Amino acid sequence: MTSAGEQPDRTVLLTDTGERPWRSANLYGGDEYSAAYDELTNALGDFLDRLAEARPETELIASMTESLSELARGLDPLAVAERDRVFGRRTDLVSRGQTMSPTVDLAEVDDRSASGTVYFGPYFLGGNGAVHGGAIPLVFDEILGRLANASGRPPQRTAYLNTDFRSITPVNRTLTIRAWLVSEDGRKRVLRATIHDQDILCAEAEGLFIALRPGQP
Ligand SMILES: CCCCCCCC(=O)SCCNC(=O)CCNC(=O)[C@H](O)C(C)(C)COP(=O)(O)OP(=O)(O)OC[C@H]1O[C@@H](n2cnc3c(N)ncnc32)[C@H](O)[C@@H]1OP(=O)(O)O
Repeated sequence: MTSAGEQPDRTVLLTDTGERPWRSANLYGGDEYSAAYDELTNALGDFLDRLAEARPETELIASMTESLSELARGLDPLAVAERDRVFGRRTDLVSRGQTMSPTVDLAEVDDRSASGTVYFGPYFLGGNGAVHGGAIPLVFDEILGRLANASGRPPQRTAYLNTDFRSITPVNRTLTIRAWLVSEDGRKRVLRATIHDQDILCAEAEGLFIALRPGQP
C-alpha cells in the first residue's frame, strides 16, 4: 500500500468500518454452557467498546454505576478457586471466554505456525485511531503462548517478549496476525509474530518461551 518514504493514507487507516466481528462468534461449537458464557463475554466486550466511545450524562453514569455494582455484588458469593474458574479458560471458544485481550481468531494452526485475524475495538484505543501500545504485546503473548503450548508440548512461560511498533495499529479494523516457531533448544523455544493491516506491517514481536519443569508454577 505504501512505498518506502511514503506516509500511509491515514484516512483509510482510521476509518471506522462499524464492524464488530468478534462479538457473538462461538465458532468452535461448544456446549450450551460455553455458548452462554460466550454470550456473556461478548456482551461485556460490547459494553466496554460502547463505554469507550460514549460521552454519557451524569445521571446515566450514576445509574450505570449502580447497575454494575449490583451485578458485581451478585457474583461475590460465586468466587471459586483458580482451577475451577471459567473466565479465560474455555479453549473451546474463540475468545477463550475472556475480554482482557481482543479475540485472536486463528484460521490456520499447525505445529510450527498459526495465522488468523485480530480486531481491536474502541476499548483498546490509545489515541488518534491507534491501538494502545500495551494491548499489542498482550495479543502477541496470546498467539505466541498458544503456539508455544500447542501440540501436546509441556506448559510454557514467556521469559521475554520484545515488541517493535513499526506503524500505527488501527482500531476498528480486521488485521492479519501470524506467528511461527523460529528455533527450539531444550526447554527454550523462540517464536516470532507479526500484525499487518493489509500490506502494512503494524508491529512484530519475538518471544522466548521456557518449558516448565514438573511442579514449577
Ligand atoms: C492460552 C493462552 C496462552 C497465554 C500465554 C501466556 C504466557 C505468559 O504470559 S506466562 C506469564 C509471563 N511470564 C512469567 O511470569 C515468567 C516469569 N519467569 C519465570 O517463571 C522463570 O524465569 C522462567 C520459567 C521463564 C525461567 O525460569 P527457569 O525455569 O528457572 O529457567 P532458567 O534455568 O532460568 O532458564 C532456562 C534457560 O532460559 C534462559 N532464559 C531464561 N529467561 C531468559 C530471558 N529473559 N532472556 C534470555 N534467556 C532467558 C536461561 O538463560 C537458560 O538458558 P540455558 O538453558 O541455555 O542456560
